[in-house]
Amino acid sequence: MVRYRVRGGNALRGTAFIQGAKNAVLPMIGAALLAARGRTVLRNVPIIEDVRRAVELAETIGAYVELHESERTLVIDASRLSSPVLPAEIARRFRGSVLFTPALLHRLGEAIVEGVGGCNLGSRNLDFHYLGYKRLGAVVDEGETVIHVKASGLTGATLYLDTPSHTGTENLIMAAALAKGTTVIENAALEPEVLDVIDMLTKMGARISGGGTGFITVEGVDELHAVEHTVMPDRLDAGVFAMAAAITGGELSLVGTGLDLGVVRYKLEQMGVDFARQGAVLHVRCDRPLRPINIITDTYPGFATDLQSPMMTVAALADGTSYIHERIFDGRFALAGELNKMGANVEVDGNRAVVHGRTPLTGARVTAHDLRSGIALVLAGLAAEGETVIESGYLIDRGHAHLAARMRALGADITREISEH
Ligand SMILES: CC(=O)N[C@H]1[C@@H](OP(=O)(O)OP(=O)(O)OC[C@H]2O[C@@H](n3ccc(=O)[nH]c3=O)[C@H](O)[C@@H]2O)O[C@H](CO)[C@@H](O)[C@@H]1O
Ligand SMILES: C=C(OP(=O)(O)O)C(=O)O
Repeated sequence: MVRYRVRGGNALRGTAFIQGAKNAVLPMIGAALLAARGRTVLRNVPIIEDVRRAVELAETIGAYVELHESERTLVIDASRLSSPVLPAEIARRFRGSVLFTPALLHRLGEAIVEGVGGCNLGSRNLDFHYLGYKRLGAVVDEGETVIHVKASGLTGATLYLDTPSHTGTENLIMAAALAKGTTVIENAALEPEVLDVIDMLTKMGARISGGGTGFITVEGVDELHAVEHTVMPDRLDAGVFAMAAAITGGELSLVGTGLDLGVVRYKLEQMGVDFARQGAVLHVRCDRPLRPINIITDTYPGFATDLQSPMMTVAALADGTSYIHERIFDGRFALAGELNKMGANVEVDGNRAVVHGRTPLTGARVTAHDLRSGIALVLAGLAAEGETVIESGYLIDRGHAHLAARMRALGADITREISEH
């Protein structure tokens, strides 16, 4: 059992080192498994639990993997994949397990998916993935718990996603990369992480065009080769550190090459937070009361649903009433009840929340229901009076590397504890 203990009141100051992106490295591990020869090297790998699970899963199917934690480097040799089974005990612990299917299909002709995990956010269908595989020529047998996908070779086709699914787009690009002929994916995801994965696949020899336009064309090739690639910075981790500066009246320099916070920056600026770009460093500070805000989550370039929870904490600390409309996931408001235990006043009605700020927050024992509600509670703890204990801290570790150490280096009073219960 992992828990975080936070004593609030300290302003965060200094240089925050932003990790590599969770939502880019996981598909990249899946992409590395497409290379039948050689060793892939991934740099700037975030040392998070999801990466550890991905390493375990890759080893289970026969890949040779070295995770060099202090160098934040992964070395993957997928030349001898031996098992098509993604076993439930690992695959159910993270969402990224779904990204191993294309490699298994191409390399072993089948993938047996015993489960897919990830944050518990309401319905999280995979129908676009499986419909896409079918259109490319695979046979998909969807059992009660196990999904069996088989293909003796995929053929390009025109695919359409009802909504621009992030992992759906990545999976279908990977499936199309080694298919015969041309695939067009319409209504494809635009997220920067998807573009980073396309960059890596292109280096590997894939022929992909249209990334970032919503219409992706993939010309299948016969093989992909192992490459070295540096994972882009994690804009969600960066957003959290910017918010930590905002709510504690602090001042941080965010270091992470090419970091672009997009709409999150503009929303925080509307709330009164100052940003200044100094070359590759993004400077953030806040020395005035926060103003309330309206947020509507959307796919990129809209406001990322993954930062909606941390933003709810920021809104609880703003002077006035903020409105949040969650449009991506139907179960992402479990945070409200936990924040209310700390003294917040958040009302939820379906997929809308009204946050009545500013209410002073007081330390309490609270529970992370998913990764982002967990980090939102850490933020609340930083701004609360007294001590906040956040249970189910493993969920935070799924997506943030060395969180307590990185925040302590900036002046926060935060510890990570492990206990039997
Ligand atoms: C590992 C990873 O990259 N996770 C991210 C990815 O999750 P993930 O890729 O799972 O999210 P999707 O973009 O696929 O899902 C978005 C919405 O589409 C729906 N949908 C999706 C696929 C499908 O086949 N059918 C369907 O109905 C989902 O139920 C959800 O309502 O994007 C989410 C939305 O930006 C982020 O919160 C996650 O952090
Ligand atoms: C929803 C998230 O992740 P996953 O898709 O890995 O569950 C998240 O990172 O907030």
